Amino acid sequence: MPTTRDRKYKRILLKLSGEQLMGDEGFGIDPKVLDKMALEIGQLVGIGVQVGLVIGGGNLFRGAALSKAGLDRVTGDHMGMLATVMNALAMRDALERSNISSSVMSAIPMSGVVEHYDRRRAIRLLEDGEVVIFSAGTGNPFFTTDSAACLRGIEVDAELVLKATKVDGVYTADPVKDPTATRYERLSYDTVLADKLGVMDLTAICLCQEHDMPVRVFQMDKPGALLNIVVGGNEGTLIEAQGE
Ligand SMILES: Nc1ncnc2c1ncn2[C@@H]1O[C@H](COP(=O)(O)OP(=O)(O)O)[C@@H](O)[C@H]1O
Ligand SMILES: O=c1ccn([C@@H]2O[C@H](COP(=O)(O)OP(=O)(O)O)[C@@H](O)[C@H]2O)c(=O)[nH]1
Repeated sequence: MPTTRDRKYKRILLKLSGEQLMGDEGFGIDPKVLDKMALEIGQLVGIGVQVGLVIGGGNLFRGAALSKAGLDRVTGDHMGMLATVMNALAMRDALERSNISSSVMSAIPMSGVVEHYDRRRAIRLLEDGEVVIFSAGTGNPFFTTDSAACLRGIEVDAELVLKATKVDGVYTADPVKDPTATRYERLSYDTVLADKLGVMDLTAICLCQEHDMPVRVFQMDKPGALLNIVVGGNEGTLIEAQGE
């Protein structure tokens, strides 16, 4: 088992998609999945990694999908952001049940439910070893939680943004649709943008490029992958300035 001495990163920002929380269910939250994730996050905390967390809302609502069904887009995005707060509350509950201290902050003020996002306080909590869950995305419609993850990662001086997905990295094309697609080990922001590689939204990639924030895309379902990354393992794909 790795120890503090094996740790490569001191502070990371982990992005989980909402769909990951629903497990085999078609909608909502599967408590078994939450417990499994809490266990994996606890392993990072155990070796002294400071963990910021952004969770999506796609298991509940997505603004774009609601808009297709006839709802006003901005209203749909507000619903999507509120969905991320629900997921954050469920994750905090799972973390606390595993005796991992955690706090939820929201980009949208929600007095009495969660505290409002405050960068300096978030950094203090991270330094104290608490997992800080940043919810309600960026607080603005027309953005995604990928962008929120990169934004918060940059703001709190994380060394790496980790994007957990269903696939095990970035491919030359969507591997779900194109079985001949091949996986990159390392990749530049420029290539992701030029080839419009859809694993992460391009606004998020632009933000990371501008602030030199590396992103590692990896498969959350792979046992031990998360821990392996924070000790310097080569999981999935690393997106940075000097990629392929
Ligand atoms: N070039 C690509 N490389 C890897 N995955 C890609 C690529 N293009 C599209 N994808 C898709 O992007 C998805 C990203 O996963 P995720 O962010 O978890 O989904 P969501 O869009 O629901 O948040 C993957 O499920 C994958 O099918
Ligand atoms: O800054 C943000 C982040 C999210 N959302 C809304 O919240 C939904 C859920 O987030 P996302 O789709 O990123 O979740 P994921 O796909 O990661 O589960 C989005 O579809 C948007 O409607 C938003 O409006 N602004």
